[in-house]
Amino acid sequence: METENTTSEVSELESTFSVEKQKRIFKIIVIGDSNVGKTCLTFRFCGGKFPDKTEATIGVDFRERTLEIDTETIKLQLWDTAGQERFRKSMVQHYYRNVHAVVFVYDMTKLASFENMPAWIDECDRHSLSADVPRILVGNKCDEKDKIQVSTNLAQKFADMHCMPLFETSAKDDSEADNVEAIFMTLAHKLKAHKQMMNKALPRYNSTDMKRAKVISIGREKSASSSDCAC
Ligand SMILES: Nc1nc2c(ncn2[C@@H]2O[C@H](COP(=O)(O)OP(=O)(O)OP(=O)(O)O)[C@@H](O)[C@H]2O)c(=O)[nH]1
Ligand SMILES: [Mg+2]
Repeated sequence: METENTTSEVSELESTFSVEKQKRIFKIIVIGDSNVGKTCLTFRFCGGKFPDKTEATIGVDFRERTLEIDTETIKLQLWDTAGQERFRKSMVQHYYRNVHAVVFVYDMTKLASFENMPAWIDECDRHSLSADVPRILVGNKCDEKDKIQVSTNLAQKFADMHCMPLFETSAKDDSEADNVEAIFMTLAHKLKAHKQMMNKALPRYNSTDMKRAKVISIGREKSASSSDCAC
């Protein structure tokens, strides 16, 4: 028998459910050598500016941005991973779990960071992501025009060999901000167009389950609600 307050809680649960139901969350991991600019790129896209100072990422940093694409609200959850081996070793399987897209980043002014790309791709392959998880290759720091060590031609050949689109950009140069935006927006459109509902935020109940869920959750009222963290 539902009393007055349970009805309002039920409708609250319903509204939360219905809001969450529309917002798909996509996990995008950003991978590459230390110092290539992964933190700055994610900061530029999510925060709209170049961070004054960054430190080496330890483990992983999360940055999110909610987007409106063709009337659907989706959330991109960027996992800014550590490039330094000592700061990432116990985290790697968390990086790749339930990932929806992978962004590989190298520093255009550091040939070694590009030459390490096969190792990063191997790491990704070892986590047997399904073939339909999009991967893109990003050359960062194109603003350092007189220090470029990786030519577009060389990078394009590598990208073609691995069936990835190549983007060359700069997290630092404000005039490149639209390009950084375009990189992640291209990915967002691709993920959104993806047929399967990949949302991890909430399981999909049908209406009868919902009713049962309502009664059960009200009955247990104090039970801690499980977080819908996608990790
Ligand atoms: N010139 C230039 N410098 C950049 C750019 N992006 C990042 N940097 C600089 O490169 C250095 C490293 O940037 P981060 O974003 O911290 O590098 P990271 O890949 O996150 O490094 P880890 O966290 O150690 O993996 C910092 O000094 C940044 O200011 C860029 O587009 N152009
Ligand atoms: Mg970092």
